[in-house]
Amino acid sequence: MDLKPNHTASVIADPVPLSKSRLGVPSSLLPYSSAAFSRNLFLTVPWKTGILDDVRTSSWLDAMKSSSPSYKKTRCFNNELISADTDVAYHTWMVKYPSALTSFEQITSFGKGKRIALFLDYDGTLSPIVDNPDCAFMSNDMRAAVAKVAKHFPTAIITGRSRDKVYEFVGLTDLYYAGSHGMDIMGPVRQSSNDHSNCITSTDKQRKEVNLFQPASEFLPMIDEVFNSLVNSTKEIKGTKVENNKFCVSVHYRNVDEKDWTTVAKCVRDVIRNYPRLQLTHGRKVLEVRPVINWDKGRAVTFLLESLGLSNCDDVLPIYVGDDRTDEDAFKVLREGNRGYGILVSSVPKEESNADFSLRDPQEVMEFLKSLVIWKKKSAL
Ligand SMILES: O=P(O)(O)OC[C@H]1O[C@H](O[C@H]2O[C@H](CO)[C@@H](O)[C@H](O)[C@H]2O)[C@H](O)[C@@H](O)[C@@H]1O
Repeated sequence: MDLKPNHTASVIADPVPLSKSRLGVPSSLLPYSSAAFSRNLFLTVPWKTGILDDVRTSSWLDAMKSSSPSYKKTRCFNNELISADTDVAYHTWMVKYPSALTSFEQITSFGKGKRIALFLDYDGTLSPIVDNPDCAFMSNDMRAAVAKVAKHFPTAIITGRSRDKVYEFVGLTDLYYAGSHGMDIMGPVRQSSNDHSNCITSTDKQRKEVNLFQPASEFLPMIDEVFNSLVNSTKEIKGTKVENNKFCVSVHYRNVDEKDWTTVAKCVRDVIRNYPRLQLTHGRKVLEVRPVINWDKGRAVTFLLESLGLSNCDDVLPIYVGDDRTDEDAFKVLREGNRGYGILVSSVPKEESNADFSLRDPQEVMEFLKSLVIWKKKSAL
C-alpha cells in the first residue's frame, strides 16, 4: 500500500455479520426509512419524539454493534483478516453480487457504444479503511488510476467527507467533487442545473467556471453549533473523534472501547434531540448527524448526470462504486429504471444491496478502473 510517508495507518476490514435487518442496521435507522418525502427538499422525521428516546438509544447501540467483528479472525487474505466461515458466506453472497472483475465482459458488452459516467465513493472505495480518518490517504497508484480513468470518462467523487477534505486527499483536477453525502456539489456549468435553487455559478481552484450546488446551505450555522456541542460533550470519552464535514458531522467510535459506546450514543442523542431538523444515520463505526432534507448520494448522481447532459439518454451507462450504507441511495437510483450499474465494495458478505456487482477492496477497485481504461483504448482502435 502506497501511503504517504510518515504515516503508518493499518488497514481495517469491517466485517458486518448478517442479521435480520438490512445491511446490519435496524430498518428504522436506515437513512430516510421512516421519513416521508415532501415535495420540497425538507423531510419530516416522525420518530423524533421524546418517549422513544431510550428505545432509540438501544437501537443505535444495536446498529453500532452490528458494524463490529463478531467472529474470530483466523486467517490473512489480501491484507485483511477474515474467518473461514466468512469465506464460505462470502462466496455464497457473491453469487448474488458477482465480481465486477470476472463480470467485466458482461459490463463492457452492455457499455459498448455507450458513454460511461463514473461515480466513486472515497473511504473504503478509493482508500482503505484506517483507524485515523485524517490518515485515509489514497495510494499514488490509485491516484494515477483515477486520473487515467477520468481522462476517458466523466468521473465524480461522491463522499460523506467535506468537499475540501476529499479534494485534499485526491488532489486531481479533472474530476467533479460532491462532499457531505452529495449536499455540496461542484459540477460542470449546465443550463438545466439552474432549475435548482441553491445553485450558483462559481469558479474552482483552477479558476474554471463551475456550478456550486449546496441544498443544505441554511444548515451551516446549525451544523457548526452541533459540531462544537458534540466535541464538548464527547471530550472525556477516550478515542472519540468528531469530524466537521461542513453540512454534516461524523462522530467516530472506531477507537472507543466498546463498553463506552453507550456513552457515545447518549451524547449524540442528547445533542440532536434539541435539533428536530437534524437526523442520525450510521456508517462504518461512525454516527452521522445530517440535515433532514430530501437529498442524498442518489440525488447527487441524478444531479450530476443532468449537469453533464447525460440524463435521459439511452447511450449513457452510469457506474457507481461504493462501500457504505449511504451508497445504497445511489445504487438504488441506478437500479431503478435500469439506468446503470452499482458496484458494492466489500470483503465480507453483506445483506441485501441495490448493487449489481461487487469488488473486494480498493485494490480490486483500482484493477477495475485500469481495465476500463484498457477496454476504452482498445475499443477506440
Ligand atoms: O462516503 P465516504 O467517502 O465513504 O465517507 C464516509 C465516511 O468516511 C470516513 O470515515 C470512515 O473512514 C475512516 C478512514 O478510513 C474510518 O476511520 C472510519 O471509521 C470510517 O467511518 C470519514 O471520516 C467520514 O467523515 C465519512 O462520513
